Amino acid sequence: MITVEHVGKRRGRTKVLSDISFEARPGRVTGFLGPNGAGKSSTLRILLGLDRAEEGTALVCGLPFHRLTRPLTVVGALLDGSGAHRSRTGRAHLRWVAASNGLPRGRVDEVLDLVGLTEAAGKRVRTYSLGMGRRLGLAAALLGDPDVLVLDEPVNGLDPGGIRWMRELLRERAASGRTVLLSSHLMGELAETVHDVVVIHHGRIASRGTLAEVTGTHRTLEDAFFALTGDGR
Ligand SMILES: Nc1ncnc2c1ncn2[C@@H]1O[C@H](COP(=O)(O)OP(=O)(O)OP(=O)(O)O)[C@@H](O)[C@H]1O
Repeated sequence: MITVEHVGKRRGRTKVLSDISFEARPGRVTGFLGPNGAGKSSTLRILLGLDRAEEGTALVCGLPFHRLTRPLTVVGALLDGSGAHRSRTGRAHLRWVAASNGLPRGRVDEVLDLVGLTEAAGKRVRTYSLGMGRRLGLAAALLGDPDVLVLDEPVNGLDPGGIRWMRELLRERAASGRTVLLSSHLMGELAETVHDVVVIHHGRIASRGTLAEVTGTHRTLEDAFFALTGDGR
């Protein structure tokens, strides 16, 4: 469960987030949608303890991130890139992440298999394609088999097969009772994947609800998005 309540944040003199409130619930995939600069990454960074909110609270399973004792077992996150040192192999990176959270080494090969990187596990991360980097980042997020997944643009760099694979994986996580929150610019793809949608625009919540509620009377989620944000260039 993710609970964000009345979060506000300034950068310099600019208010980048105002009164951001939404939930992402267990058993559901929630999509976080907004144009460039709307405040998606800023919100996710606060949720993941990488930045501080000046107002409000952002909780994962009832606790702020910094109060989680073994964070990887509660929330797995995929932000920009894989987070791995480029001269390390994929497997060495995951072993290091596992050790930092007291997770068993054997879990590394399980997640490598889960994300389809077994064959590339012994190669240095600098040789990975963009899509392989996303898979490695996802493997790290899955190491602790967490109840919550938070993913910023997870299909970025994936080919059509990879996008379908990611969609199925996220839906399966939700079907097993986990909470999944993902941001994406690809609205057609998002509409295929999510149960619930939160739309953010100029640092404020523009709409939130089930996919059907947010789509409303519009033909598609994309049409609803452009009507909400006026961003139909
Ligand atoms: N480190 C920073 N310093 C100053 N301003 C920032 C910083 N990071 C983000 N901002 C500003 O905060 C606002 C929200 O940015 P944020 O990255 O959260 O948006 P986003 O919705 O994730 O956008 P995108 O889809 O382009 O990644 C923008 O106006 C951006 O310019």
